[in-house]
Amino acid sequence: MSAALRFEASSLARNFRGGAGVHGIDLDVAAGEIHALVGLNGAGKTTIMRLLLGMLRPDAGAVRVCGVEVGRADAATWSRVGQLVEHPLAYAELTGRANLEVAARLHGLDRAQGGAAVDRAIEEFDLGRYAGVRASRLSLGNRQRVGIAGALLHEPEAIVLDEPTNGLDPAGVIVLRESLLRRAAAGAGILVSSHHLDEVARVADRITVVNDGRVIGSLDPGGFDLERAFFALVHGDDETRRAAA
Ligand SMILES: Nc1ncnc2c1ncn2[C@@H]1O[C@H](COP(=O)(O)OP(=O)(O)OP(=O)(O)O)[C@@H](O)[C@H]1O
Repeated sequence: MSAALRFEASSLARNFRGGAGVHGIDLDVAAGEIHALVGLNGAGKTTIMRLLLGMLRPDAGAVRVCGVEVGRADAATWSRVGQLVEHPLAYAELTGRANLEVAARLHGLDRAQGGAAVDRAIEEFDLGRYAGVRASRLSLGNRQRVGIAGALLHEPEAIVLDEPTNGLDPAGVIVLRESLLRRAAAGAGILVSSHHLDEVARVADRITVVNDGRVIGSLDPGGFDLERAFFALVHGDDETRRAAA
């Protein structure tokens, strides 16, 4: 396996009761790229991300994180990973800054490194006005900014963000976009899911389409009318499965 792959999944499967799940997932995220996952609600994006991060055990297949088999990844490997899947990290009773300080410690930074990283994160995500506000009093979007800032403040090389634009205002979307582009340019490998095809097209090097628990194709980020191309893939896949049933 190439050392330049931040995540590598092969033949991944996870079945849930009731028939849902993901199957036959081959996916990688290279150093320096932004790889987007798109799909309808329930397609399997979050499940794939949780499998890549070792938050769910696969029924079949293998995952490597920064070249290390996910089940063997130790604290040093996880300190190279930044992720926000589902709820933003935010202890309701702590201020925005205190939440970021907790995140820094959890990522293995010492007090001095952590303090500097928290200052940078507050500036990068324009959280200065909210740093002293308790998370419980923050708006949804500012809580999301704190969550993203906490996930990224240790400058991880391998990043997974599940619908990070959720709740963000247009300024927040731009801050996030610039942050991701800067990190990819510095060598991070980033997997990001989104429902916003226009935004995805602005940042992604590769766009993978997931439908009904499988990877069904890819979209060209520079292509014309991504929405039409997306629905053509999804509807085509639905038809094929219906015909085979
Ligand atoms: N722990 C679980 N137990 C049972 N079913 C689950 C579990 N987690 C996910 N599923 C099911 O697996 C399928 C894929 O869900 P997943 O959350 O991965 O989709 P998604 O693409 O992230 O959707 P969305 O865009 O709505 O966030 C869905 O049918 C979901 O209901």
